[in-house]
Amino acid sequence: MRLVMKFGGSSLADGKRLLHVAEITAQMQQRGDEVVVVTSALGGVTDALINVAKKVSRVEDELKILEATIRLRDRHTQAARDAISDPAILNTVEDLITLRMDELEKALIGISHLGELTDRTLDYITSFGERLAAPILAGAITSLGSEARAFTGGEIGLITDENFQNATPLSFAERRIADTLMPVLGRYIPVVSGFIGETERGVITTLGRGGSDYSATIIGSAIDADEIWLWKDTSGIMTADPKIVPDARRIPVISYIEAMELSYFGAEVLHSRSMEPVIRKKIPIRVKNTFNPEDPGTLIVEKPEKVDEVVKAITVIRDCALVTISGFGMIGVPGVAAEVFSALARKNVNIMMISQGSSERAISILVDGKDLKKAISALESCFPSIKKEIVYRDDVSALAVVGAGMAGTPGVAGRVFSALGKNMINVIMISQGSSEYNISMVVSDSDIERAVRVIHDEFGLGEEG
Ligand SMILES: Nc1ncnc2c1ncn2[C@@H]1O[C@H](COP(=O)(O)OP(=O)(O)O)[C@@H](O)[C@H]1O
Ligand SMILES: N[C@@H](CC(=O)OP(=O)(O)O)C(=O)O
Repeated sequence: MRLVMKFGGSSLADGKRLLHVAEITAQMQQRGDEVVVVTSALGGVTDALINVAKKVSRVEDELKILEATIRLRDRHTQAARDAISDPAILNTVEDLITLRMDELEKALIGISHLGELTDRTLDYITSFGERLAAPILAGAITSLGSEARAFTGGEIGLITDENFQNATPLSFAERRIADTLMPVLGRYIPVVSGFIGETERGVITTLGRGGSDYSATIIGSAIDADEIWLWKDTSGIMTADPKIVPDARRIPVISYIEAMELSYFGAEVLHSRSMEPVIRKKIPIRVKNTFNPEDPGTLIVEKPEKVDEVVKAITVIRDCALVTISGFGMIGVPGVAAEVFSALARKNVNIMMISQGSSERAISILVDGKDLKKAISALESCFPSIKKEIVYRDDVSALAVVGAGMAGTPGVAGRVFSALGKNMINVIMISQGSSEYNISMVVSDSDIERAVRVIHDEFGLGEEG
């Protein structure tokens, strides 16, 4: 079988786990599979890189740079020593770690002196995580006797646009990737740094947080993989985040559309754009548990054989902000919504949910909390001749109830909102697409976890089906 296997940060957190991943990979290749591996950074490294870059861009602090780079160097060196048994291979990998860390240190000192951190620079800094993980994993696999070689996204042909922090592959990228990888399949195991690509001019880009899932599906589509396996720290896609609902159950099979709805709202469990490359070719995706490889996980396909549960899963996005623009002068004025959309688009603010009362007197928009200031300034520029009021709150989360079975089933929304009402949970905003695959709503941060559990219980998602 031709297989792309992506391993996320929690599966690569230390040398022991890296060795476990190397063993899984070597076994697959030794049984005759053509395998391409995609790695994320070691767990927590991307966040650490973002934090230190932002800190030193605000306050010049070479000591902090030194502390951060020493911590990262020690962690990766120790991981390599625990994962790679062959001394010669270990030596080569340690030299590479030293080289990368020197490059990182120089870049952070530059940011600190300039006092500036652009999206392009942040992409370069955050790329170090994956560019350190891949060589260590490749060394561990080779050390087990199955030859593996590390590549960056750019080196295999993952060429993207220049939308730093959220880049999109260019139309010819899949062809480039196929030209690079097809000749080596079965000869050795390519270990590709996920999450990162390169512009046509060779500048490093990133595909957005959680983007290694997307790297895996782009590569899977490029080489016409039989399956793509996303290895995580849970037994597949669950009926809710197990960290919120301890009795959340594994979903055996789910459709691409349901997974897309979940990923857009769940962000964490799957990257929101990762379904796009495989839908066209109908390549099955499996979400597997690295710590329980025998578990079948969740299979994502075009259409599951049967649709049993009405609701498949509940997912949340935290750290949102709700902005409402209102004014009597907006009533009946054509193009009000269009002007709001374009003002936000000009500031590169993504609208997660929108609701407009029939009176058109007010429009409410849900955005990522980090975009709140940009959203407010965009709305202030709208309808200059109309007296308007802009109010906002940044203590809200979004919750989505997802399931193909909801389409055409009357009463689902009623059950959702009466269950919340009975538990004194206030719903601040509601949105349901006409697809009926997703009922989404906004509740306060203080209510979100209770809201998930109440709905999860209402639809009996915790019980064995
Ligand atoms: N519906 C869900 N099913 C499974 N995991 C979920 C779900 N919603 C949120 N999560 C969270 O997503 C995490 C796995 O995603 P992620 O952090 O991307 O793993 P990795 O870093 O290994 O790719 C889980 O630890 C879990 O807390
Ligand atoms: N390391 C990147 C890319 C990624 O996909 O990570 P993970 O597989 O651990 O979610 C991030 O943290 O966004």
